[in-house]
Amino acid sequence: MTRSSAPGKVYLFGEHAVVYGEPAVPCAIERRARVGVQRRDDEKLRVHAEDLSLDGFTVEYGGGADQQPDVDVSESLVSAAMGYVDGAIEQVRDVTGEDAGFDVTIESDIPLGAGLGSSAAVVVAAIDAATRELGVTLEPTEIAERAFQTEYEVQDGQASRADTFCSATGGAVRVEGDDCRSTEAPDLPLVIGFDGGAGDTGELVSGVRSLREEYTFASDTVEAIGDVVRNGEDALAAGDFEELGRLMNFNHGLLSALGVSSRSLDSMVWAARDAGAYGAKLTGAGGGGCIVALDPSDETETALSYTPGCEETFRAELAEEGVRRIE
Ligand SMILES: Nc1ncnc2c1ncn2[C@@H]1O[C@H](COP(=O)(O)OP(=O)(O)O)[C@@H](O)[C@H]1O
Ligand SMILES: C[C@@](O)(CCOP(=O)(O)O)CC(=O)O
Ligand SMILES: [Mg+2]
Repeated sequence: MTRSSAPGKVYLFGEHAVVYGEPAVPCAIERRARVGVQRRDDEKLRVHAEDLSLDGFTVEYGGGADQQPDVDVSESLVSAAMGYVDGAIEQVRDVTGEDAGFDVTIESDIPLGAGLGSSAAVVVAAIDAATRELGVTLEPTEIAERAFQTEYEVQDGQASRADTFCSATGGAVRVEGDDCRSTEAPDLPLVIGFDGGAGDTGELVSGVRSLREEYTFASDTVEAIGDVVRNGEDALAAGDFEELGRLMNFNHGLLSALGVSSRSLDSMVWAARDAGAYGAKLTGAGGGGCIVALDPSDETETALSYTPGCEETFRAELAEEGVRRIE
């Protein structure tokens, strides 16, 4: 059995707009997905995903449209579950040239579909573990590129390189189109609020795409997010938390205008601001899930713990390290 882990992330700035070539700055956090991979004697793929539903489930199937898995959970849950892992294994077969089968076990500290990049972390860790299981070691940047291809396919051609590059390399990163690089970040006092829900990344990205096609002011909004990000980069380099917070607030407003916030995300954002956070915004695709706030004091966490609609709040530490092997 070969095991790897990879971190989730928050977006300081730039989600959604990054899909259309604007820059974004995500930041890896110490919440990880761990994937264990064991080669099989046949070409089947068997996936055990503890966290996918309350009880977890195991599916075994041969792959291909005619061989649907025989399990007692809804088909949409299974296809959502299998899409990313299937795609990751396809990439591994492509790199190694071997039609290998695997037993895959996934455990994760990252809530699903909540904007903390669980999909990217699972795909990155799976590609690393499965290639190493076959004796091939890839550089983090190649894992990032392969993981991006997987997200791109599963999300119907609508994905940026931001999540997968950030998860593979760790730290804070800057992504603009296919230009992906690490960037310096001070120690950021990040507080997360989680509403216990999830958003559908593909649907939310499609919604923004339609708005952009319909209204010039919606495509202007996407460009305005790019301007916020460029200002945010200067604030990050200067370690100016007040300016970072102000820009995070602005970024949230623009995302809200694009229709990807929700009542609970807005409540958590306002609770954080009222508690004295420098700033707060939703992170990731939105629709439900998580917000990220900047607050070195305990006030935001305390306020969020009393906010209706907030199910969990925690401090997020920057993950310096991206994908890594588990001995
Ligand atoms: N622990 C896990 N086990 C299996 N699949 C997972 C796990 N965590 C995430 N995934 C996959 O990632 C998908 C969620 O990704 P996405 O909608 O992009 O949200 P996010 O990346 O913000 O968490 C899930 O539907 C599932 O396919
Ligand atoms: C909305 C988007 O910018 C980020 C999605 O992040 P997440 O999967 O919700 O963590 C999409 C993308 O960049 O591929
Ligand atoms: Mg995702």
